[in-house]
Amino acid sequence: MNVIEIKKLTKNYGKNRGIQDVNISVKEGEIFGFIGPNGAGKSTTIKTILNFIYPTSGHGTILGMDIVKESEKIKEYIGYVPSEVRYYDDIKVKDIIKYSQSFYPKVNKEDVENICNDLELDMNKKMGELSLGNKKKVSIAQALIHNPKLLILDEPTNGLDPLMQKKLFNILIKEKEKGNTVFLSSHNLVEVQNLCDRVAVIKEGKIVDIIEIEKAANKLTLKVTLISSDINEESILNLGGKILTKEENSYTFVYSKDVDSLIKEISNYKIDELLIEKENLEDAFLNYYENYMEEK
Ligand SMILES: Nc1ncnc2c1ncn2[C@@H]1O[C@H](COP(=O)(O)OP(=O)(O)OP(=O)(O)O)[C@@H](O)[C@H]1O
Repeated sequence: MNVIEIKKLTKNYGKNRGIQDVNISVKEGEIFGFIGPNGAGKSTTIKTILNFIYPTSGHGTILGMDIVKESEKIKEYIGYVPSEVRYYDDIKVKDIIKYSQSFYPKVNKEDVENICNDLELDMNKKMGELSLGNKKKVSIAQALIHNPKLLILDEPTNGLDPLMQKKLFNILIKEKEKGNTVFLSSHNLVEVQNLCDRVAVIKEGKIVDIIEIEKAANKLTLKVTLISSDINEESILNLGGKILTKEENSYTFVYSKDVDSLIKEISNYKIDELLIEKENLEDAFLNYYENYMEEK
């Protein structure tokens, strides 16, 4: 059974586009990423599967339970971090944590303390005194309190400093090791590449691709930058390169054969500088977007 299974989920905001025919399956124990440009429909998808807003059509299940009819029951098993966190200013951090804890009588107090310590929460501060990042940390702690089977995080690293981001990644990896499942929306392609098993790309309300990170990483081609007055665009195209940028005598291009063939092919030219890198997934993700736009 998939932890999240949504089929043809559609949400229209009146005449405005929300999401259309979104299909996503997330397996148990997976860290599943959800990326796409601003306004693509990530938060709408998340809010619909959490039943904060009703779908226009389509349906879905979380842990086998219907996202609309059994939404209350589902909440027992999930932790959610919204993209924007809002709290009453006068409440202290410790009172928020106590309040969250009160919904789950079975939680182990020591575990809660560990979560708060891990995230370095300042328990005696009032929420109004906290920065955005520190508020976000409280929200992450709240989501983790009851050891949820599924964590749904909407841009969780937004506002967190690099050390805290790293800490959060470690927490998510530990969740995965425990067999829990993570659904993570993000704009940070590097974070997604490092953490996720699979990633869905959404654009203009529709899923345009689902990428398996390991497979995609194996398929990455070379990214070559060279400076040479002896070479021109045509010679690069003849080598089988696809030019990304060109500036005077400097060319950056992707090359789909191996390093050895590249060296042999360019050995006839006088080269001043040469940098050969493996294309990273961030470039590949961006490529996906561009290809999609070209096809449209
Ligand atoms: N309450 C609303 N009323 C009308 N339109 C809305 C509403 N909420 C979202 N939309 C529209 O739905 C589309 C998807 O928005 P959504 O917030 O889901 O995108 P997102 O992918 O989460 O974007 P971001 O990365 O900027 O957070 C956008 O075109 C947006 O304008």
